[in-house]
Amino acid sequence: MSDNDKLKPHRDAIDEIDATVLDLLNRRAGHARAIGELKGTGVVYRPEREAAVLQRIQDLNRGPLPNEAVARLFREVMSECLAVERPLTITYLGPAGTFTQQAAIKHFGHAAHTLPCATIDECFRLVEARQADYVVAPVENSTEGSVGRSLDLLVSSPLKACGEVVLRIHHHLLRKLPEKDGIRTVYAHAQALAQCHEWLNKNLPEQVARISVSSNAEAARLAAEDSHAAAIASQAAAERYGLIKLAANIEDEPNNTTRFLVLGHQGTDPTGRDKTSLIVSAPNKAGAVHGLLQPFSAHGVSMTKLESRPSRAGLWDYVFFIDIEGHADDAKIQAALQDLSAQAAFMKLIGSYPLAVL
Ligand SMILES: O=C(O)C(=O)C[C@]1(C(=O)O)C=C[C@@H](O)C=C1
Repeated sequence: MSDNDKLKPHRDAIDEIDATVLDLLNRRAGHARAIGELKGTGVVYRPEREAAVLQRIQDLNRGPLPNEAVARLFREVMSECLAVERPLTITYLGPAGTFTQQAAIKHFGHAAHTLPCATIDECFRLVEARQADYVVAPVENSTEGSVGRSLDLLVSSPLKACGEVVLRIHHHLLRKLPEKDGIRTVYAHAQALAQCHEWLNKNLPEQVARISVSSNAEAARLAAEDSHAAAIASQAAAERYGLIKLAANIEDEPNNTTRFLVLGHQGTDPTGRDKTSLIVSAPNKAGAVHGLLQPFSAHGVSMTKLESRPSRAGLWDYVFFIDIEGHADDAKIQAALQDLSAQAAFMKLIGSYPLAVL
């Protein structure tokens, strides 16, 4: 029997299965359309339901596809179903090809329309003015620390957090030509240069100039225009500007991740696997900071993040960005927040949202 003869029964089976999968996908989309009609002009995106769908799919999965793969596939299926209800517009700090765009697509799937903005302020403003549906904003990087502008905007913006995205950051050396010889300049965002410092020292000659630019996508754009240049940038930027990957994953710290918040106008219902973000500031008196933390331990609430930043209101005042496990509707969190509001000079709930599933 020839190889083709051996393949045929499997390919026939795949053809039959594909027809069934297609039919089922369209039936699913039909239900999404009906749900969209019931929602009317209300909010179509339901993060708590999406998290539950993705979690359930992974619990049901018996392989051979890995859980991560089935979750990614169903992420795209839901993205297309949501677009049948109403397509979403998501703002992010541009240009196209940045890690923030990658985070937006990871969270909302490819059917969402991602809209690049020149500043994080503009991303927030468009959503506040309801000219876009959600903003995806970077809040912290595992090696570089917090993103100050995003945190400052969280203090003043009326938007609520309804999701989080955790993105593994991989940097690649990209070029128009398929070899390292003849590179005179490497363009990259300052953070990427810092995160790949050791690799650059070991792998590129000393005389190659390292030039920092406004984003990794801009670095890729410049490298696409100059055959003596290379860029350190993401896979998405490589694809967008048609560059060849000369070296993959060149970051010095292999667990380099960035965390983003998804913000819009809606709150979310509890899923049982949630996180709550809030901002507080302490009154200017001895022991005040201890007083801010005490309600969480008293009510058995786990804190996953505590970050301080100088407040813009007063010279020596600090605001604290706190993440806790659980939803603001949970009884013990309600009790902790009630105690906290009695202690804090200022308190603002940024929102409760499902833990990132993907
Ligand atoms: O269950 C809903 O509310 C839907 O709109 C359906 C659906 C889905 O495709 O499963 C689509 C979008 C929502 O964000 C959540 C889930």
